[in-house]
Amino acid sequence: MQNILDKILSGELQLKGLPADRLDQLCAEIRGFLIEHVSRTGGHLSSNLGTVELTVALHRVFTTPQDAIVFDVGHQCYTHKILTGRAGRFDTLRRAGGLSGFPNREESPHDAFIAGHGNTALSAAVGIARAKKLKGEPGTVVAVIGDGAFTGGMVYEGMNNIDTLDNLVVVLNDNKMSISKNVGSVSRYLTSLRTSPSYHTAKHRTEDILDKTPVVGRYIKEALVYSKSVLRRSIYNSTFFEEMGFQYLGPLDGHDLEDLIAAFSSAKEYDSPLFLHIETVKGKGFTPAERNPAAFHGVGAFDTRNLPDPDEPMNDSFSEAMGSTLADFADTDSRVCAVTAAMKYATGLHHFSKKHRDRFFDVGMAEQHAVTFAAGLAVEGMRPLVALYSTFFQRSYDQFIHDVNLQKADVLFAIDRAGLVPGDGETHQGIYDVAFFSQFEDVPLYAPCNYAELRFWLLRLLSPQCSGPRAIRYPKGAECRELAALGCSGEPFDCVLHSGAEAPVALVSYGLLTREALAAGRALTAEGLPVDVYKVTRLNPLPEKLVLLLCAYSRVYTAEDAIVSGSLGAHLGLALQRRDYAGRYRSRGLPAGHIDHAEVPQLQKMYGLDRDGIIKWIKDDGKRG
Ligand SMILES: Cc1ncc(C[n+]2csc(CCOP(=O)(O)OP(=O)(O)O)c2C)c(N)n1
Ligand SMILES: CC(=O)[C@@H](O)[C@H](O)COP(=O)(O)O
Ligand SMILES: [Mg+2]
Repeated sequence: MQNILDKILSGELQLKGLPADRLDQLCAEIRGFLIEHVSRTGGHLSSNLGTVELTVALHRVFTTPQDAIVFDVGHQCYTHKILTGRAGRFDTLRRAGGLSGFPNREESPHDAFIAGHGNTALSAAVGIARAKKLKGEPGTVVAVIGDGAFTGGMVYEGMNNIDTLDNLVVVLNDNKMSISKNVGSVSRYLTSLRTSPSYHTAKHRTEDILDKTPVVGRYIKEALVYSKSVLRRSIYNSTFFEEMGFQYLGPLDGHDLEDLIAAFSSAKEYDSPLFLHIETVKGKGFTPAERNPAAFHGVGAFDTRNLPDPDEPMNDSFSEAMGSTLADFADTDSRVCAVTAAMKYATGLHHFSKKHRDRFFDVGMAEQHAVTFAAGLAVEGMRPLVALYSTFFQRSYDQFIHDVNLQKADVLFAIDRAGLVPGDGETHQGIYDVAFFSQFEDVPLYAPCNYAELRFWLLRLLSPQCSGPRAIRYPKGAECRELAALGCSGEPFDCVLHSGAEAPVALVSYGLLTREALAAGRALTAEGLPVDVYKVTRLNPLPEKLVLLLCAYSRVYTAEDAIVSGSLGAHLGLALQRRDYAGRYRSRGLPAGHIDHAEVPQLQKMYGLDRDGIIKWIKDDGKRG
């Protein structure tokens, strides 16, 4: 039969009623769909290719939304979206107004829980399962969690709370990969479960015995293998998960639909939480992604017939500039260490890992641990840099406050993907870090707008003259020509556009938005409203000299791609007030909370932070007198 997927999507065929021997074909068609669409739109490819059979089996057995599937991180939910009525919107994936790349309750009732950040699925699933019990509602709750996410502490906090929830199933999708190779003791433990000779010998010996016993048919054999019988417990080693209160099944081949469906079907029969350990291949079915799953983890649009060379050096980016500068500096100071939470390549720390292997630490997907671990290094005299995406730094705010800042531990934070980010959307916007760090007047926070500034301030912050908690934030991607041309003055702020007049208006910005501010300032000045544009590089503490200068303007505006509350604008407003500034002061930033997925220039436009938006804002405000 051809085009089973089309028939399922049109309603002509039902997944639950499809003959079992058609399921492999369906999975092949879904893979084709994923490759075709993600190569056009960009998105998370490898993880989705690896979870096709898993998701088909889940939807074959369970019925959402009565049953709930909670995806951890959620970057692997594309097949779920296809099977729950959203295939037709895949051309809009991660685009403005289009399909989100993650589960989202506002997008579909079939999405049980929001995701984007890792390690949350088990806690969420325990909550949902508990609520179902309290309300007397039917339905199984399935948490789908990758082995990478299993390196994060929240998974264990959730596990500590499963009690005897018989409506809870945890699927551990073990592909030995986080974004790059998975790391640490948990990862090694999972490998030991898969490869332990005693485990396999015991398993195969049992199955051999059962196979050779004529009276024992497939179903009785399954019952024995899958049940919590004394026989099984005595033959199989007890796993950590069993000790935690789960019934443990596995490891199963996560691409074998028959096994998956049998296991999920049996899940309904258990009177305690079930843990299903499956092995999958990240990138399954697309040879380049199977060979190099990390390169296809999150991709931009690509040409399937003319793939980029995965061994080519990565694009130039702020992350690369940070990583290579740090790696070189560490040649001169043996106390410098680098810490990443499962983002070695994306943060540019791979340079450091190659040069200084013993001082490089990938702690897994565990930002909270990363920060406190770094504080531990620091109190012993090491000088760690922790590179985190702004959005994931949120995870470790208390660790920053309690473990780093209270004892002034010598930890430098490299805050990557700061500001607006493209594609990933509301879960990944890097908009809170300015407010977070600027609560502490003595914590320097720098926001370079180009590589020259990044290198200069990074080296300054690494130098022995600087110590204690300190941070540098920079956006995703490469510097732009206009801002590169500004070079680096080495000053905490610069006036980058002198209107030449007795300027009535000052416009203040930083980082990437300096480009929009400059363009707006030039246009307004050309139209006869002279504007001086200031670029701030040290956001915290606010340069006092800047405040004094701004007091001379009749109107002061700040524009930034961070939340308004606690932002540079908020602090500047207070500082001006303290100086009895009598002019007009306005600040513009981003709302806390939902910010859609779109390209960065589109988002800037949506929030009035692009050139035209800033021009209109200043003009309209002027009209108000
Ligand atoms: C708290 C947090 N830290 C880091 C990330 C970035 N991240 C996204 S996916 C991923 C790896 C996930 O590995 P795994 O759970 O095994 O899923 P796989 O991609 O292998 O299917 C990481 C580190 C994140 N989303 N959330
Ligand atoms: C799902 C997730 O959290 C990451 O895969 C993230 O999407 C990566 O973002 P970058 O592509 O900016 O590295
Ligand atoms: Mg994995």
